[in-house]
Amino acid sequence: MATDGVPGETTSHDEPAHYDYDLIVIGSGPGGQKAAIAAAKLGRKVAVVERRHMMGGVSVNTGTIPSKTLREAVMYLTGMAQREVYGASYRVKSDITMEDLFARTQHVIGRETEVIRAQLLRNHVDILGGTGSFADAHTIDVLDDDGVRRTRFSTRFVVIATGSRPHRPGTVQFDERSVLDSDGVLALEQVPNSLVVVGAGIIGIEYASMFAALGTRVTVIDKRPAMLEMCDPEVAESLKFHLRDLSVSFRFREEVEGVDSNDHGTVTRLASGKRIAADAVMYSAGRQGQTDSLNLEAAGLSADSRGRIAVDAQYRTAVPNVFAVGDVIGFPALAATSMDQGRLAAYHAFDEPARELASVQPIGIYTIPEISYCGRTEEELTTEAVPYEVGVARYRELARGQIVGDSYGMLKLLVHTETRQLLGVHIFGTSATDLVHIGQAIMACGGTIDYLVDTVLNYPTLSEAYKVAALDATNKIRQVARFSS
Ligand SMILES: Cc1cc2nc3c(=O)[nH]c(=O)nc-3n(C[C@H](O)[C@H](O)[C@H](O)COP(=O)(O)OP(=O)(O)OC[C@H]3O[C@@H](n4cnc5c(N)ncnc54)[C@H](O)[C@@H]3O)c2cc1C
Ligand SMILES: NC(=O)c1ccc[n+]([C@@H]2O[C@H](COP(=O)([O-])OP(=O)(O)OC[C@H]3O[C@@H](n4cnc5c(N)ncnc54)[C@H](O)[C@@H]3O)[C@@H](O)[C@H]2O)c1
Repeated sequence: MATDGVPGETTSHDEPAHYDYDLIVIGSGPGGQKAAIAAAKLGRKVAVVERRHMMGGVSVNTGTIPSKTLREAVMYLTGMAQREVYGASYRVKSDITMEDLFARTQHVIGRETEVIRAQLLRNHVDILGGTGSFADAHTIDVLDDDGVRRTRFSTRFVVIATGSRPHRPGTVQFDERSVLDSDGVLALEQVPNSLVVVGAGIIGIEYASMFAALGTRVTVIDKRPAMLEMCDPEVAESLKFHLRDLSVSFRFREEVEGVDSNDHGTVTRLASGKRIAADAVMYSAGRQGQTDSLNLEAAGLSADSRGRIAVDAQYRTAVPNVFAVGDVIGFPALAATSMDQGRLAAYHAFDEPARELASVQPIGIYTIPEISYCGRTEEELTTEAVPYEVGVARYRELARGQIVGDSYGMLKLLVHTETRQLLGVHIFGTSATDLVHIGQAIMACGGTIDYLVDTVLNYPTLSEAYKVAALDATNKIRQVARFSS
């Protein structure tokens, strides 16, 4: 039974029957939710510890869901996606406020939170409101949200799914008004006229593209030589062209030294001596695992300098009954992967047979326009001396591309010239994050582009891009063969 915590109290953990729970999950983000439900489906007694205002985790409250809903609102209200059809001045609303944008975000967050709560409850998962910490590897203290009452629960297994928060450099004074991180953006009162984005990773570029679409003059600063370095360079270049067209400026190979702010606005100081004035600054310079409140030492665990916990291939930490999943274990730190890690951690804990995740995993970057890819890049294939051909389809040559008004989109297939196996898919443009799954499925099954050539696809669709690109690659491979004979 749950007891009020008594410092120094010891509990016998030899008999599983003595535990309050089979599994306590700390954190209700994608990783925690799926771990809890997977264990509940195995008939285990499960509880999730979460703070009152954070049901659904970073994903639902400050990360994936709000940012993607904001993007949808930006796309709709600015009329961005329809401008090729109705003209460059087309707008659904001319003076878009943060209130307009957040109305939709709050609605979606509210609904998502309720869905998650209902899913947990109907699977008989207890929700323990508050902050969880270890008393020992089998004992979790939950401090309620008012910071008053501490309740102690024993458990056979623990899954740590406490996620991450924005990394804040010590040299910068965040004022939650004009010097912000990606959480703070969601509390902006006005659409800024100008914005400095520090960090050209996924978060930085997603928000840069949203504010640029709203008419904000955006400057992106990064110490690296390019943005989104993990992407196909042609795709990244296409996005950069688009962003430049929306008046985004880029300062690469530049390090931010500090930010000054007053009632008029902000000045970002670069190590090179440059000064950039803007209404607001958003830091998106990486994330930090949320492990400081966990009292990991009591369980015999520790985190690295970025708050991350080391796990093995089964998501088991150095302490055998404690697992960790999601952002708190580091790369790839996506909602998409965290969910499956949670499910698998629960299966491994309870010795349920489980298959490893398929190795081909997609990346979706919700910039405007969006990017998605899976499999290998041209650079990787070149380095490994794998013979490959490129097949390209341009949306402007697809009937559906014309219909939706997307003349810039493209889909690129990387194909092994000898086996004709699909090795990589790189997409830029409308519905890229959905379309990528077709290529992912073919790759996961070891499929060749002949499948795409020989298959009838719906018309007119954007999926047709796969067939066009497959034919393009086939033509090139045939031409090399003909010219070589
Ligand atoms: C702006 C932004 C956009 C993103 N967009 C995408 C995207 O489009 N696609 C994608 O796949 N991923 C995206 N991500 C990443 C995604 O949100 C994370 O990978 C995902 O949320 C990680 O899930 P998690 O299970 O680790 O937990 P999180 O979602 O990080 O949640 C962890 C939870 O643990 C709770 N917690 C922490 N400590 C304790 C404690 N001691 N006691 C109790 N509870 C605690 C926190 O309150 C929090 O609710 C985005 C992230 C950000 C910031
Ligand atoms: N669509 C998606 O799937 C999605 C969306 C958003 C976030 N995420 C997840 O969130 C994670 C974190 O994203 P992020 O963009 O914050 O981090 P990141 O680590 O990917 O990028 C941070 C960037 O900031 C730069 N930087 C750091 N300090 C700097 C300084 N002082 N001056 C100039 N540049 C500096 C770094 O060089 C780096 O390029 C991602 O890796 C991803 O896993 C995913």
